[in-house]
Amino acid sequence: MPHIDNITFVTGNANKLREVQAILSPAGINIRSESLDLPELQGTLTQVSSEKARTAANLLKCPVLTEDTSLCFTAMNGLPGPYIKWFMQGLGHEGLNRMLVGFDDKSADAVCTFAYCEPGKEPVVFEGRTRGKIVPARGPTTFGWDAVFQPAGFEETYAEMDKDIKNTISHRYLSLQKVLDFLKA
Ligand SMILES: O=P(O)(O)OP(=O)(O)OP(=O)(O)OC[C@H]1O[C@@H](n2cnc3c(O)ncnc32)[C@H](O)[C@@H]1O
Ligand SMILES: [Mg+2]
Repeated sequence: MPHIDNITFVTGNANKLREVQAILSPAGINIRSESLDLPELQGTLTQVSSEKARTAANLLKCPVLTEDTSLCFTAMNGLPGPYIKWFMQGLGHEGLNRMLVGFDDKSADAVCTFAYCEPGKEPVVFEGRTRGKIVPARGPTTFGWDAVFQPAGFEETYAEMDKDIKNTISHRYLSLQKVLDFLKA
């Protein structure tokens, strides 16, 4: 099992990379990274994530971490799920709210699925989930759907809260803790 310093985190999303670095740096971990927007299969959260890691490992020929982020509306049985990127791009913050107009239940899960893969081996998947609800956009609109997701137990959206807070309660933080436990074992 390689040390996390020798694993490459592959993502085309600079905001994700910044958060991963911010979450790991208090632990003294400095992860390598590679900016690549990899092709993504359709399927379950696990399938999308593990196939992205397999592709990255075969391409870079080294141990990799990738992650896939989903936003799962309870009223829609988990959709848009892993397809949130395209819903966000097509509909924007207001459209995401409008999708739920016909439903009383505005709750949603933010899900981060990390996958670790060594070339030629099977990917291992780790899931982190933060419960919350979809609200009209509040706060900076710099990162994806942050402005419309209000985590349970908080009055602020992800976009409004201090990065230090988001990075200790987020789907990404929770998933990354599982990755660290696996790499330590
Ligand atoms: O190269 P990859 O890692 O795939 O980066 P991506 O931007 O394509 O990311 P995904 O395929 O996982 O799609 C997730 C979408 O959700 C957005 N997103 C991811 N994490 C987020 C977070 O913590 N808060 C808000 N939006 C987020 C992101 O901008 C995408 O639009
Ligand atoms: Mg992607």
